[in-house]
Amino acid sequence: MSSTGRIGEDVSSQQSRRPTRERKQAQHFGHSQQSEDLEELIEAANPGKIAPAVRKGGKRASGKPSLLVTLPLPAPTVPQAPLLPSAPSASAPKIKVEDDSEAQSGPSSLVSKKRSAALIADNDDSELFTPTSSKGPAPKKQRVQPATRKPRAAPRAKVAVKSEVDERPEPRGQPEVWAEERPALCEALPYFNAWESSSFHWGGHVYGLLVDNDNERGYMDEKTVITRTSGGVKINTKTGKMEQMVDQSSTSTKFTVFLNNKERRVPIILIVGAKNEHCPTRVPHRFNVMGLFHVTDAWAERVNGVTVCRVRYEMIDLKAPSWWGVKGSPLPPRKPDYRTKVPAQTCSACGTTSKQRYAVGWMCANEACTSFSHINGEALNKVPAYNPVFLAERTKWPAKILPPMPFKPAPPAGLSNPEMSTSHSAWKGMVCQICGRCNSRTHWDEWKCETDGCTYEIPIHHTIHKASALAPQHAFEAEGHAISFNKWESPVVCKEDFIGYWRKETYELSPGNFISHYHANLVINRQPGGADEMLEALQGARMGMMRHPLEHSPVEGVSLTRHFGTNFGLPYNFIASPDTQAFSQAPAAIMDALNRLTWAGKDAVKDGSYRPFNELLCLGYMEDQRIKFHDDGEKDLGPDIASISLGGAAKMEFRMKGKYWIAKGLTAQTYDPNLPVRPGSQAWELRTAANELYQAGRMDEYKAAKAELFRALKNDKRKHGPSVLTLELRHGDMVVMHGEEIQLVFEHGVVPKGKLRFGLTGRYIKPENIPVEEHWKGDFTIAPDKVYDGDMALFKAEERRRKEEAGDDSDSVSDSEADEED
Ligand SMILES: O=C(O)CCC(=O)C(=O)O
Ligand SMILES: [Fe+2]
Repeated sequence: MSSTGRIGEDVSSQQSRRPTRERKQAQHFGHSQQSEDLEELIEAANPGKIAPAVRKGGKRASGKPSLLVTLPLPAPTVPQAPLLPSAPSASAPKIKVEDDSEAQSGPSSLVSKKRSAALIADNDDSELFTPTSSKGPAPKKQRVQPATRKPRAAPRAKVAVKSEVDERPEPRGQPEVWAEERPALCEALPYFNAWESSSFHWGGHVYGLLVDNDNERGYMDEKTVITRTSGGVKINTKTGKMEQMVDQSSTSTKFTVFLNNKERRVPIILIVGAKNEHCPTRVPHRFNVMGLFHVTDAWAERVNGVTVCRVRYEMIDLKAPSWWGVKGSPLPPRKPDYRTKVPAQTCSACGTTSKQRYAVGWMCANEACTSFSHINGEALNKVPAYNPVFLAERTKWPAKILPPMPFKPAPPAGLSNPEMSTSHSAWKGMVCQICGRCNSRTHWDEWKCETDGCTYEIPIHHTIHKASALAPQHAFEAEGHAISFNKWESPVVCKEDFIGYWRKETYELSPGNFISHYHANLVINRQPGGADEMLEALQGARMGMMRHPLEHSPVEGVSLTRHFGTNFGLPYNFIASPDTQAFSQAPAAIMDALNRLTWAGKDAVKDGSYRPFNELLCLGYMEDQRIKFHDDGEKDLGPDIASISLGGAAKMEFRMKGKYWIAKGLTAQTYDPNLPVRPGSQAWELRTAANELYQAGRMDEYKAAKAELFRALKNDKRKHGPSVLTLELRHGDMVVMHGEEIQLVFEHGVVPKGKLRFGLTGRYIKPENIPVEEHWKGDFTIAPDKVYDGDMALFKAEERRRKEEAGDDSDSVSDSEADEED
């Protein structure tokens, strides 16, 4: 068993493997950062620029309306590119050397600073190790990075260490596994799925531990590491430093998990971060896997009145040199000395035996004892130096106990297996088998190592699944009208309609602001250009879908969306033009979707405000991917948005944003029963009832109702509204959102089920803010006989046939035609 990395490799060759593949930036993903604040909506589009979207023919024999959507804008001047992912920029990433102060003021540290406050309140400890976060309020909807190009991964020099120049000696070798980005580290290493804290523990054991910022009292040499456990660190207002301010507890699971590892012989994989000051050498990457260790000791001590729990780890392989050892220093002895042990002493006060861990003398490690953390009768006021014998102790790991997992995970097996191509393991991350880098899966169509010059690649074989294979629950799909499984809460009201084969449900969330859900059925889906065909075509298309970097990463480094996406049509904002593919370059399935979405948009929005969609976002979700609560209320978007679901089923939820939901600033003393109450906001029904009693002059009842209202408010700690509408989306279903409040006041999220789903969303982007030379991208024409009619012609023909079969020839006009005439 080897726990070390490559030894003696030329460091300069490693450093030259700098990442150049850059993250693509800035596509519109419809997830505005702060759309609540975007009330300053820009002027409505200039209608003169848009041709009459719909030229509805007279009633023809087929009953089909005709639709011609054309943006009469300049002809393409940009050469048409093939339908492939846009080429990565050739420019090398800028190398930025950061010192501590820069790291503090950079955007990610701003995030981490904000979030660490929340963490401290939660008694989380992650701030000590890495500027991570995340127990604060749920992240607002994210939008992807703006167009400014950013290196895909931070090169070595970007790491913030104490001084600009790390003067520590060179290491003997290089880690076998490493990462430059925290998200890639967490996604690629099953033993370190710890986005928010320094250790990954599950089922009562620790699997991986990041030793990064633990600078105050840690220790590290080639075979031994000592860290404190997590929790209790806060900013000391006197020194301005992050310090242990709150007692840690030796009965907390944060400590006892390490004892479990020790007792049950479960190894731990240690990762050293570039911010660790105890590592004897300069580490080559931001995160560097050290290897397999075991817990040899764990104890509590009290220093300066604060209790801290500490853990000592020893490398399992004591004989092989470790990569982080000082280059040229003596190698570890081939025969470790397992005999020399630090002396232990029994406390005369409590009878507990403790080791002499510190050079200055022995102390009792029993927290309940009066001599706890006293050396020669004196309480510890600073951490003394460790006893060298204690540091040099060697503990034999029984050769017969094999570590449960390798520290270098194998590539995900079986991606060519139809069941695997979109499974969780196909996107969760991988370790390059050549250079050892941890990579996220960024591209739908390829999976390559991101290190410059590295050729490692995992072949992708997209298996084409039929809808029935993706969502067995489609058993509920019908030849006739589909059954709805949606749920909604007051004050949302639902109106039902049947349009040909479609079941249409319209939910009004607030006056004039609604969601229409068009439930497809098997007949609709199997038509040419319908959902079945679209689903299969999209699985085979190479559209350059990728996971985009989030503008505000919740952890250090670049976080990616938990879905893949690409867009077509009009580019949004400052998108580099190759990033948006023109409709004229789009696969037929994209145009089929746009055709259907246009029909739904027109059907749902009948007040004349509907504008034909000129942009389409295609999101692909593999197993366990989703889009969190967000809104689509970017200022350059029109208020109508329509989406079509393909493949696996999904749950789409709508809820009121905290800002509108929380009944802020209400006190029993200052309560004003005359203020209007927003229906659906916190305790709105109780407020309305109390206010009505007040208006009716029934003061005793009003007082009682008010008391009940404030009791309810006191007990309600939620930070946003509950789901007021849950749509159960199935293959072929369409959803139209209409009205600015749907985006301004509400937010939505989608959780797909199963292994593969596509969500295609049509939007109207106000063209006046898009450079005129880009307008052709949103231009499309649908031949009149191809314009989607909601499958009405088919439905009517079927209706006639049914009537004829039933011998009902009394009326040649079908029911649906008669309905239309009504
Ligand atoms: O996947 C979907 O159906 C919708 C995705 C969405 O909400 C968005 O793109 O903004
Ligand atoms: Fe959305």
